[in-house]
Amino acid sequence: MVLRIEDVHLQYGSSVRAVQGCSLDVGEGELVSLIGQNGAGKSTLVKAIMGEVPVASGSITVDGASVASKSYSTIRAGVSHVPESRGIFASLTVGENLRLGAVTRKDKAQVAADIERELERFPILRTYWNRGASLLSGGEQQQLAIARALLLNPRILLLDEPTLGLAPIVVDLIFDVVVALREQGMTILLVEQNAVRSLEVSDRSYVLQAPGKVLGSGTAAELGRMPAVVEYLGFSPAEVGVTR
Ligand SMILES: Nc1ncnc2c1ncn2[C@@H]1O[C@H](COP(=O)(O)OP(=O)(O)OP(=O)(O)O)[C@@H](O)[C@H]1O
Repeated sequence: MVLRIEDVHLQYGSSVRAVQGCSLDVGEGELVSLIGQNGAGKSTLVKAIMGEVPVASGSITVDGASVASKSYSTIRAGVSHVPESRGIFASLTVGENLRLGAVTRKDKAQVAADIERELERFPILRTYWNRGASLLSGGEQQQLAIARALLLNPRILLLDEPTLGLAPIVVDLIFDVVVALREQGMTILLVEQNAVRSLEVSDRSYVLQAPGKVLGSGTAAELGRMPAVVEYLGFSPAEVGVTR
């Protein structure tokens, strides 16, 4: 397993126990989604992977090495995170944001080719290369954020609600990119509220229920046959191809 989360407990201060005993794995080249309602604990778990929330108990490892509570060790382990807030530099241009995405890389000679690869993937970023990032639409900013994360050639890509609030056509584009990345062998953890779409594209999914407990996990077909999961997520099993 590339990413392994074992019996993790996370809390804010002494009273808010946001995640109580969550375990999940992401294997090499797998696209795994983490889905659940508002407040289930998804973002808290992502923050813990990124070392932004301390792990009260349990373990988080990347390639067997603990990354918990130290954001530099997560980044060094090759986790590239696209936060829900996108984290781009609004006052810089698209081109400056992309160059900055690769600033920590040592193989400088390869960076221009990789930026070109991202401009092929997201043509709108070439069109708006010199435009200030703050002037981009939400969907364009999300494309910039993903392109920037990919410039680190990550071991694992962590996407936190990448389609939230975006127009349907952009949602389609983002899902197409995620599927294409997975086909190219990228290991991906996708946090999403769009349950049916996530189930459709993922190899496996984990359904998280407050306070950060796994209600069920498996393929779309397996989850579609779990009544508690279907009721919690509020979808029809037929939507994920389960007919009986
Ligand atoms: N900074 C914080 N301080 C205290 N409690 C918090 C904080 N952030 C989140 N929580 C609480 O932790 C619980 C889990 O929240 P979290 O944001 O992880 O859920 P989520 O599944 O990501 O939801 P959403 O889809 O709305 O982002 C919630 O009860 C929330 O109120």
